[in-house]
Amino acid sequence: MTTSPRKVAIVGGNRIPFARSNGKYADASNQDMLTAAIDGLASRYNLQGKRMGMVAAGAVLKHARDFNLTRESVVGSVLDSSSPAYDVQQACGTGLATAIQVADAIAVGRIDAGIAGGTDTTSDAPLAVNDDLRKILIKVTSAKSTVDRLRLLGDIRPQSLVPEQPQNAEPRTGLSMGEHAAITARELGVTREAQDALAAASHHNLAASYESGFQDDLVTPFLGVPRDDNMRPDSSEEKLGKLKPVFGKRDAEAHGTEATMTAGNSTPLTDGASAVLLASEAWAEENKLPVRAYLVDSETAAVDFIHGHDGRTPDGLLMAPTYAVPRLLERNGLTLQDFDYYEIHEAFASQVLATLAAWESEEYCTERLGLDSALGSIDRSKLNVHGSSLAAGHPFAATGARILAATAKLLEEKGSGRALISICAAGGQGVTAIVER
Ligand SMILES: CC(=O)SCCNC(=O)CCNC(=O)[C@H](O)C(C)(C)COP(=O)(O)OP(=O)(O)OC[C@H]1O[C@@H](n2cnc3c(N)ncnc32)[C@H](O)[C@@H]1OP(=O)(O)O
Repeated sequence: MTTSPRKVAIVGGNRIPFARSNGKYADASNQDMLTAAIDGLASRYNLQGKRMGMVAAGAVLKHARDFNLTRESVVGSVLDSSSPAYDVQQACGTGLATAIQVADAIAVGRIDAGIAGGTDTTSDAPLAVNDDLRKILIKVTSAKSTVDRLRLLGDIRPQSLVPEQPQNAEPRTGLSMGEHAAITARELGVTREAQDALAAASHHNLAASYESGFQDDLVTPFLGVPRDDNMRPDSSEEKLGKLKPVFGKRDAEAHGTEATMTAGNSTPLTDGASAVLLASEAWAEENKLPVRAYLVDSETAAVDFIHGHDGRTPDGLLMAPTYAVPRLLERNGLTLQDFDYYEIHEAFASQVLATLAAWESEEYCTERLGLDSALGSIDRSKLNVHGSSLAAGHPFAATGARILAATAKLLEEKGSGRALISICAAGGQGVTAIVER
């Protein structure tokens, strides 16, 4: 182990193009996609047959067969199969959370190089048998005789056959993430127009990024898909403005306002996978791999979005990054304005705008975050400059490594600078990081 932390180099990343759910990757499993992302990374950085100190990845939605998903993906990949691997799950923060774990192991000298990433598919979502049927089937598998088995099977009722499917709802509130985001947007005064403008910008920036070749060494085509198929370069505020609201209708009715969140300014359900290679500087040099940027620090926060306390209303479900970032800034002696790029995961346009509005609000920053004053505004021309999840799509656990790899490349192209990454996650969590070059 080293006595002082080592710098953690981001060598580069790879992902498969993201695809809208129930579309091009309908027959691909999490393991297929994660293996493809790792193999693409290996081919780009000559990792074939090499042993990684650690491979950490995960999926938010897992089948029973995915119980050892990352390890199985490594065994199926071109890496040396003696690379240890394990699964991590921190909802939409998974991809960045895995990178932080790999980075920490590199920083303390426990490993020299590792891969972080994630995968998700809502096309191949795990449908489970319901409790009644499961209990019967468990008894059937351990029944001693055919007669016992048949007797137990006779207990199956039509309602036992209704499957349980993953819910896009917070278990403790019953509200979907979109409905939670709509409440926060109303509370912070986020307008429909601002959301549609952000969504259009995401599509335009991502399309320009593909056209300029920026994505060439970040994305490897998979199953004949060359680019993220949710991307719509022809998106305009006018077209987006015509879409009907899908989230927050009940909340708007209750407050006499208009619902503002549509399919166009929300992320679509998406399939995809991504991976990023992290290493010590010495390992990168030995392997003749240039360093794109460094993962400098990270902070994860969680909020109470259920009860509220000290007479305050509950925090917004997706607002934990507003808490994590000031801690990160304070620890690193920085202000919110000290960044060349801001990569804020676009779960919903409203949630990015609510996050920015919160940091601009004196009341939010002093009363909720306990700061002396507002963090202030950011230069919006530095936000998600190559597009983000609204355009690319959001295969939950794959988003973090997508963002980290693109951010490192942005800084490499700039030559030097600093970027802030902020990812909100279900359960009221937020994973944030600073990347520098
Ligand atoms: C921490 C986190 O990250 S939280 C986020 C987690 N993710 C989620 O919660 C996923 C949220 N998303 C969803 O549930 C779904 O994608 C929904 C409900 C928003 C939309 O689902 P669908 O209705 O299937 O969307 P669909 O793709 O059909 O789009 C609806 C319409 O909007 C249109 N549309 C969508 N995007 C655009 C665009 N950029 N420009 C123009 N029109 C658009 C579509 O063409 C479609 O029009 P049509 O009805 O005339 O065909």
